[in-house]
Amino acid sequence: MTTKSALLKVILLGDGGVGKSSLMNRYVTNKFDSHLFHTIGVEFLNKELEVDGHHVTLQIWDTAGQERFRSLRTPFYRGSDCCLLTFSVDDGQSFLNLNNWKKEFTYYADVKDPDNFPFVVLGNKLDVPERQVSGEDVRKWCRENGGHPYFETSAKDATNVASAFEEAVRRILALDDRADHLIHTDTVDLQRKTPPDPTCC
Ligand SMILES: Nc1nc2c(ncn2[C@@H]2O[C@H](COP(=O)(O)OP(=O)(O)OP(=O)(O)O)[C@@H](O)[C@H]2O)c(=O)[nH]1
Ligand SMILES: [Mg+2]
Repeated sequence: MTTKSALLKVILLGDGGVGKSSLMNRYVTNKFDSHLFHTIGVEFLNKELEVDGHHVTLQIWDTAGQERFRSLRTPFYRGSDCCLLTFSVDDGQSFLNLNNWKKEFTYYADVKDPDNFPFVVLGNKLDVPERQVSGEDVRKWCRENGGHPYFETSAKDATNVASAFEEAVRRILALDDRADHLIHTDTVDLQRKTPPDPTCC
């Protein structure tokens, strides 16, 4: 178990109105506003939590989904540890646009290894009865686009919101473990006795 609290940056992306700000507010303040204004640019909130014995500070960046705010949000993608690709299950177009969101993130965050970057997909507004996107279609998209985990959420009634953010942390920690492993297996042994190099001064 680690005692140091790591700062992890996760970023919410997706079309305007799918519920990114509502998800962040539900998770951090446990409140829901049915008349929220569109976000302009970006905002962030911190939340401390413990996942599988790891204490972390999650820094959640909420971005403006409307196209006209593109240049205000993209400079904040760099340094993200996980990207939450968000759509609304009652808005088919917002699901189709996940491809564009993934591309935009990968480009502006300058992701070096997109195949191994942790993306988590959120289908929000599960409480709305008029559904346009089937869970099956989303799971298929997730399988075909890198095996991303998928959560159906409702910021309104708090369904699955905490689980989704916790999964983001798990994905980041799993990557960190792999990186630690690589570092440990690729270190220089300073104790090793090697004969002095005769050509060296
Ligand atoms: N029924 C229902 N409404 C929701 C839910 N989440 C958000 N909403 C409503 O949908 C509207 C848009 O939500 P926001 O959280 O502002 O959406 P956003 O993705 O942040 O939008 P931008 O800031 O423009 O990118 C608001 O009126 C919310 O109250 C949900 O889970 N269920
Ligand atoms: Mg918003």
